[in-house]
Amino acid sequence: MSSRPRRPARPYRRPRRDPVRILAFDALRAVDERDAYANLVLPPMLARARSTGTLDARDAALATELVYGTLRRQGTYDAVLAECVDRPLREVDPPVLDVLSLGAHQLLATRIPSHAAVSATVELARCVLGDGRAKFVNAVLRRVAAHDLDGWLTRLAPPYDDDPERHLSLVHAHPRWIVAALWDALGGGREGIESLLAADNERPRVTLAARPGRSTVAELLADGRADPGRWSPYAARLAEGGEPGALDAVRDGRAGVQDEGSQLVALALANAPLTGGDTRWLDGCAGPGGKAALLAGLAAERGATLLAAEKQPHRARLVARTLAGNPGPAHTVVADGTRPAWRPGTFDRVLVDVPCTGLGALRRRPEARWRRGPEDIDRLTSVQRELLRGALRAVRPGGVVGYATCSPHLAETRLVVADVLKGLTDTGAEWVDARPLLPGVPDLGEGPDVQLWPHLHGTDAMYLALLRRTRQGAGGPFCRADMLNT
Ligand SMILES: C[S@@+](CC[C@H](N)C(=O)[O-])C[C@H]1O[C@@H](n2cnc3c(N)ncnc32)[C@H](O)[C@@H]1O
Repeated sequence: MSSRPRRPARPYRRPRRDPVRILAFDALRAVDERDAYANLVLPPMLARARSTGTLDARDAALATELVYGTLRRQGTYDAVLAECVDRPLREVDPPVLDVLSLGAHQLLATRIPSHAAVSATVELARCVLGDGRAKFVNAVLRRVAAHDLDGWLTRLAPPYDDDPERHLSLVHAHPRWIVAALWDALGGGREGIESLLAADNERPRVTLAARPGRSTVAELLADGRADPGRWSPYAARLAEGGEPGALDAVRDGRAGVQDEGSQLVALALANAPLTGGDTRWLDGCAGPGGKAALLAGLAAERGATLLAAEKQPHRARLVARTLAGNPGPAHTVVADGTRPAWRPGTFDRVLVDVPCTGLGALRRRPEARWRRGPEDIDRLTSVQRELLRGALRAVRPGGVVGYATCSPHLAETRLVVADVLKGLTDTGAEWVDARPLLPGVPDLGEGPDVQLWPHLHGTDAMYLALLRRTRQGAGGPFCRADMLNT
């Protein structure tokens, strides 16, 4: 009996190694496995790949876009993938899920043609997962490719009028609790919150600060790689794709990467009106030292000294490195601002830029929105209140405290300040209107505190409350918690 002729087996072909996608996958694994931050792990990986000639500048830009884009829209891609995988996503191995998300991002949010996105991702899967799991990846991505992003969102997101928060959460890839918190803080209708969420999904240009007495904006602009900042007289914005390390001033530590919102907060505290002496300044939460560097330079120009305190020793070392070379005296100490090592009433100006959820810096930390949860708020706000109380004790009567957060969440901003002011017993405090201390910056709200926004100011969503210490304790005439509608 003659048997049917067998189709000749296809010769085995080795997978094609694409260094861009392999690097993007490695970065996603580091973020996933080690809880690393993409903005910290990716630059050294790219620098190594550039120095060995594995990637050129265009490849590096593509790898960056793949990593940031995949992380930023993770929640939306998970919702799409959940429709395309025949088991709960939590049962899919994390490395497989990373490859699938990378593929979904290329299919749904880049100009890479669908067939190229699928085949490049399947080749990646063959390299990093093996041929068996690559078949699974292929099958899932073919289902993802059945619709474009709008098509998927129409299927998955409820109409805006039925459930505005869930709608915005899927369309703009923010967890629902963050949509709700940002909306509470911003107020207004659909247009404002949509602009804010869209701005959170844009990568901001890198902003530099020329450290006073060490560098100037003119120096940063000199070789045409940067434009002047919009609001801060110390700011310069690098051109798209610009490398901060390419500038001598940054390499020498005479200028640093610093969002303009962060610069405005430090400048407002430095320029707040005071009566009496003005020689002792404290940054009570200084690590890694961006605001401390600006404050130390300004303090030096005015014959004042900055003490930069930081609880974490490794972060205090970063502060000390940043302050080395300051034109005037600046000291760094490891200290807990809730149990301070200095006598009450020591300082004329105190900044507390407290640890927070970081919901104001989502543009720069693509994975942060998926890592935080509403359960973080209670823990953080109790430290925030303690740090503000400590700052009010540290400043002398007549001196000024700046309470800053890189989060607009009301529980971390106005509610902390109002709560602390209500409960003061050993000190009193009055509000200082912060708005005139950010000259030329529009849309600062009704005051006396200020809230910056990415979509309105192009900055991180920094919050600043300025308080002047008075002699009176709780209930004194200047304890004006009532100035806020909280
Ligand atoms: C938002 S960051 C400050 C950023 C800094 N001002 C800058 O511009 O570079 C908050 C810092 O406060 C520190 N920190 C947290 N709890 C603290 C405490 N109890 N006392 C002092 N520092 C604390 C954190 O380690 C972190 O470095």
